[in-house]
Amino acid sequence: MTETIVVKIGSSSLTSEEGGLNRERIAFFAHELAALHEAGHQVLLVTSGAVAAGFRKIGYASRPKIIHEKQAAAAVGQALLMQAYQEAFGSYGADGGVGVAQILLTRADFSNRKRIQNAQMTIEELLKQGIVPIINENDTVATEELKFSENDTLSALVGNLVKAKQLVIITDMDGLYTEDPRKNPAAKRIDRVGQISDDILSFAGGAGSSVGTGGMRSKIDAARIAMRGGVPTFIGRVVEPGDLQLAVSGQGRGTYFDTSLHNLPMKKQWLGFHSMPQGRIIVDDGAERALLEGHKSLLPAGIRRIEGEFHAGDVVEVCNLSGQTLGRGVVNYDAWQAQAAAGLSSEEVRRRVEVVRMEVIHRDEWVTLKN
Ligand SMILES: Nc1ncnc2c1ncn2[C@@H]1O[C@H](COP(=O)(O)OP(=O)(O)O)[C@@H](O)[C@H]1O
Ligand SMILES: N[C@@H](CCC(=O)OP(=O)(O)O)C(=O)O
Repeated sequence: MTETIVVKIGSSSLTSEEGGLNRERIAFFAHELAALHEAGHQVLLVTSGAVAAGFRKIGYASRPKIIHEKQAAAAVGQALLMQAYQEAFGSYGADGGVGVAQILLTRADFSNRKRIQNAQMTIEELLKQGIVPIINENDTVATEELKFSENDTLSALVGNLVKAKQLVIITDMDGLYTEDPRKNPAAKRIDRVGQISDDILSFAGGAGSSVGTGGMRSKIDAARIAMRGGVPTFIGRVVEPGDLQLAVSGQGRGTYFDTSLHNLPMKKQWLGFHSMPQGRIIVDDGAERALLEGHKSLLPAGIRRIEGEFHAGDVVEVCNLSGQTLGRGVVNYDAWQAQAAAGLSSEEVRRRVEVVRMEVIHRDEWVTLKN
């Protein structure tokens, strides 16, 4: 099976602090991506750099902060960015290089089923035709409240959308350190992360340069989104020819974020990532422990509340009392039955509610999503 790799390159890797594109770096990255493509991977690029590429051209002295100035700079810079990629991908190898396509998305597109399905189908077709889709945020139409602002989150959502084998977030630092190495040179690099704990979050700080925006924190947040979608993530540096291949093969200069969800059987992958939950079941602390630590089935006694109109056989999301998603499962009860049985002991359920099985969700029909 062809494996799909999503690569995200941040502004700090493509542009200089004074603004403007670093064409040498763009050519380098394009050739790294083209080599990956030639090695048989389907490759998608999520690239930043439009604002950084455009602001000097438009006459601003430094990266603008006001939204419509940023949008204007992006409108100028995006064309320059694509032109640079087109040339660079086109010059790869002997026979006309690798074709590229521009896709601009907004956060709102991801919450509209029709629009995101369209994007997905377009991307699939492009990949089938051997084209590398180059994706950025559609800065002109993204409203302030709904802007990604950095592209890390966008790349994670794209990774989940195409069910990528891996998300590679390229930045100017070779991974996550225990503290920003620019502030503390004695900070230590973390090679592998299995779970994004509060400690991991506390290590990550803001942007390191005047062109970068999200810093390490937004990359860790993105890794978390990707991991929840079953997509393992690499955050690190790609500076020498062959580095991208090394990153994909597990020997890159950076931090790997593993997700055991990736190795789930197909049925559970569908359950966890591609199913459409029809409702929510809110459970108490005891049920949370039983599901997550005891790997047990969900019984009526642990249910606090039901939301939505689901039927036996539907997929539902299960949340704890603070609203965090614990996982998803196929429910054996209709919503009204689950409501009637909520909080009751199994004995009481048998007497009062007509149900086929005692487990509201059987552990074989469950996938944990909380990490
Ligand atoms: N714990 C950390 N480990 C590594 N880098 C960190 C950490 N905390 C903050 N950073 C900063 O995050 C920066 C990368 O993010 P950013 O500047 O937004 O780059 P990009 O443009 O690639 O998205 C690094 O240059 C570094 O200074
Ligand atoms: N869409 C914007 C992305 C902004 C940005 O700088 O993102 P990043 O480098 O990922 O922190 C652009 O192309 O300039």
